[in-house]
Amino acid sequence: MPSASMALPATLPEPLPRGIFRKFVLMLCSLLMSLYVFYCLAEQCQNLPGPLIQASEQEEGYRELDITIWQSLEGKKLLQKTKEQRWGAPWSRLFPSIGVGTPFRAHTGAENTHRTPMLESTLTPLGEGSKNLPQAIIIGVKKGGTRALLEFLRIHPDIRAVGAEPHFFDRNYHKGLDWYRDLMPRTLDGQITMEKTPSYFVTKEAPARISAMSKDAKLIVVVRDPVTRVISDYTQTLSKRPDIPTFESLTFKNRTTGLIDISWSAIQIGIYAKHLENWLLDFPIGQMLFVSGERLITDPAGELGRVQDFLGLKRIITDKHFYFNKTKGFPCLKKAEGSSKPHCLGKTKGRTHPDIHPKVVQRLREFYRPFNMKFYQMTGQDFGWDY
Ligand SMILES: Nc1ncnc2c1ncn2[C@@H]1O[C@H](COP(=O)(O)OS(=O)(=O)O)[C@@H](OP(=O)(O)O)[C@H]1O
Repeated sequence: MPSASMALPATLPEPLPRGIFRKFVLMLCSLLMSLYVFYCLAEQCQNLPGPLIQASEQEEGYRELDITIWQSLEGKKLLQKTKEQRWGAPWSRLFPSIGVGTPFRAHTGAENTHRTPMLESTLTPLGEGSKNLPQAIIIGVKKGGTRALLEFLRIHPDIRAVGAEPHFFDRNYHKGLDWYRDLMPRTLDGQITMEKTPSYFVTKEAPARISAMSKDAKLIVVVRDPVTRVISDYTQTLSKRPDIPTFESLTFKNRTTGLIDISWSAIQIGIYAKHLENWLLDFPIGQMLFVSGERLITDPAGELGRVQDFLGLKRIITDKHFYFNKTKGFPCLKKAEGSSKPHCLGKTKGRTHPDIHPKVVQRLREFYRPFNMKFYQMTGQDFGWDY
């Protein structure tokens, strides 16, 4: 009769030989790695650098130069290859639930991310939808709150927007409409293509150029108290070039008489009525919407409601999308588009302004008052900057 110890090997599995065990662990690791890669793609490679990093002036993580470089230097070929690698057919096959028209993009606008904004226009799986010239443009004003407006609008499923500022109607017009169209994200029927370039508002040629592209283009201007705006503008320049003259010395032509130096472009930008006159030569006022930069901070949902109405869209963006971030001191998105995480704008938005002597501020208020009055009259809106 066989003993109990002899019966054991027949019933218990033998331990795996070491070699096989190692192979198994290796296979498991590579499987986990592949899963991680796909997970990373799904999370839009938030921490990975974009394929092209060029030192340039940066606005909220978007680099204008990136566009220029992508479009030149075989950029198109490179971009196409990257598109295919990152977002091509395998992606849509593996994740069919990311449906056509589901907004999905790589960049949420956080300044301290380093992804290349151009990829933004490529995230709809290739071949789905088409690239169109924008039907609506945020044309200004610099430091008005244009980035906040665009980032908030992007959570609307019927809006697709290019993240970087194309500067087509000012600096890049010579590149032609095909170049411009190619920058745009793909859209499906019913979706609106948008872009923002705040310098258009003060570009003499911009109204006629935009009108030549489309007489029906809808134009959005985010305006902010011109006094705060000029200080914000100065703060931005100071952050890049700490050796610039003081705010006071740039503001005044003659400090004793209080004569304002209107040759300083930062002062000129705030003369909204003058710039608006130029736009009204090519567009009816009804085709323009003036968003209050101040209310965009105190009541983002209210301003976004007006913008959605103006664009003929369902009011999908409401106050449930925002929360006030006490640390940032600004409203932020509860969920950025294509992400489940809260999202505030980066640190170039909402900078601390230097202290400006109250008398200088007062003098600037006096200077802008008549222009503001004219602007209120032209737009039929009192923005409350004059008190
Ligand atoms: N939600 C939210 N978060 C952060 N910042 C906000 C927000 N809403 C409006 N703002 C204001 O936007 C100002 C920057 O305006 P722009 O985006 O138009 O600037 S730029 O012209 O594109 O450089 C920026 O100006 P500064 O405060 O001077 O930095 C902000 O006051």
